Amino acid sequence: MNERGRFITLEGGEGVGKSTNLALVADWLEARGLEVIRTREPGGTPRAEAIRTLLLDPDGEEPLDTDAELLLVFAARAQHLARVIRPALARGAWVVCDRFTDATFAYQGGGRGIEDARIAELETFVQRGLGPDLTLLLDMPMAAAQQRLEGRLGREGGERDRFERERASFFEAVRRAYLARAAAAPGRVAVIDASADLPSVQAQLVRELEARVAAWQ
Ligand SMILES: Nc1ncnc2c1ncn2[C@@H]1O[C@H](COP(=O)(O)OP(=O)(O)O)[C@@H](O)[C@H]1O
Ligand SMILES: Cc1cn([C@H]2C[C@H](O)[C@@H](COP(=O)(O)OP(=O)(O)O)O2)c(=O)[nH]c1=O
Repeated sequence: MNERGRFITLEGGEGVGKSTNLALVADWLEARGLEVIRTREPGGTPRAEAIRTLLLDPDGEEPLDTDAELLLVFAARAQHLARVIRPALARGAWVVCDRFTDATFAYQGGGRGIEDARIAELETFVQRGLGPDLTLLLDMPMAAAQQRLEGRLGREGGERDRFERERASFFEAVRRAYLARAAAAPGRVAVIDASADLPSVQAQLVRELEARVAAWQ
């Protein structure tokens, strides 16, 4: 096996099935004898999870400035990279992460309207050349994903977070930005039709894993 582990991310809008399918991807890799770290962004360490809380808390008296939001996302990422992702990859473990910097281009870029070049500067500063080897982008129309999300909120309870309260136009812009990222990096990003039933989505994911992982070994 190679000296450094591989870095796999799951991406997509709210309610497309990232958390559900992260388990499948990680289990599939573990069944091949690999050490797998399952993690998420924003978060993945106690301090980065504290930043996540700041990011997701609904706006009260003081709305969160968009540049402050962007910097908080990257502050959490710097901590996560330093404490979890870089050490894991260095010892040969594989990292499977629910969202990473494509989400920043989609939400802070597409959703909030921050220019890609400004995000890319922070990406270079924080990541120093490290990025995902494979990104599985779960894509589906926004309205159907919203219905799934409402189903989850109905079953599990809980309030909508600061992002989940955004308008439909915000989520349309997020989806467009994700698809543009995928089109610009087809070798890294595999687009999965997430609107299908769970067995079909999982069959697509396994096909991608089989093709990619075999090519790496
Ligand atoms: N392919 C699917 N078909 C139907 N429902 C799904 C599918 N994938 C996930 N779900 C359900 O949709 C909801 C949102 O999925 P989740 O994995 O929490 O999404 P995300 O992490 O992307 O927000 C959950 O209730 C989950 O059980
Ligand atoms: C990683 C990341 C997440 N986010 C947002 C997207 C999500 O709304 C939120 C929390 O992510 P997550 O819990 O994955 O959302 P969900 O399970 O509801 O799909 O953080 C950004 O805005 N920028 C980022 O770089």
